[in-house]
Amino acid sequence: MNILAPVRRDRVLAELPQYLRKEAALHVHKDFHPRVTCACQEHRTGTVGRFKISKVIVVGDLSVGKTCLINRFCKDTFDKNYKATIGVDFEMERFEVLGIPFSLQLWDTAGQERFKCIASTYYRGAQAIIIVFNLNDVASLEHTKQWLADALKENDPSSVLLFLVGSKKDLSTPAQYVLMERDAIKVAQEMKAEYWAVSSLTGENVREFFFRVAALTFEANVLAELEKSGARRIGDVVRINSDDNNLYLTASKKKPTCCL
Ligand SMILES: Nc1nc2c(ncn2[C@@H]2O[C@H](COP(=O)(O)OP(=O)(O)OP(=O)(O)O)[C@@H](O)[C@H]2O)c(=O)[nH]1
Repeated sequence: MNILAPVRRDRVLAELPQYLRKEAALHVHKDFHPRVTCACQEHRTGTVGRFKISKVIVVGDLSVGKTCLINRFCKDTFDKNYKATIGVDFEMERFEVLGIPFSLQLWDTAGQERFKCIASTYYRGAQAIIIVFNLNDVASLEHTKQWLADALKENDPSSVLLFLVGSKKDLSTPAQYVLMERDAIKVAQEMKAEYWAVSSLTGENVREFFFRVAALTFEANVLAELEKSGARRIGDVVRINSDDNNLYLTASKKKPTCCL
């Protein structure tokens, strides 16, 4: 029995959302990985779409706008009054990606030093880390390296997706923004993170950013699931004994399978 409400129509992704800046993107492919598209068409996404909820943690200095960013996307609200996050909070967001239901659990963590030790106990098991800094505060950009290091202590650096997000874009003049973006792109490249700039006040790039997070997390999950199930592609060589015989996978006439 399906007890969940249908996914909202404005949370449906039929295409891969694009990066903001090519030089600081996690990848620059125009479409989802062909194996992912194919697996979705054939409903072979394993636990993705059934039980899996992907955890995303949002970290960064106090008052950079982490709570506002999540609230703008999840509730379409903005509060100009600052209320510190104590420990952690989370929101669930449901998507449909290439016809497959997919959920993100967005963990909002406290930036204040005195709550940091509570918040850091929730870092474990993240599939994506969003490190937020204020585009109008260079120190908050410098601190992102430490936030990342702390978050990575609890996670596998080889599999987690990283996003570096500059907030409060509405408060920057175009000239200030250009300078800050140049520095932020350098930091993003060093971290191997994807760079975004947003405003939770105006909503600029907020939806685009979270759609990109959902899409890339989904893609990574499906690829990991295919890997786990030993999926092979047409053309892969399957060794059937140690001497000389190789068996090549080919598309069957009955079923146009593009990955097995
Ligand atoms: N102008 C402007 N103000 C923003 C924006 N985002 C957040 N703010 C303001 O910045 C302040 C801090 O925002 P929060 O979202 O609470 O910051 P936080 O990072 O969650 O703070 P902690 O919970 O202490 O870690 C609030 O007064 C917000 O109204 C934005 O995009 N533009």
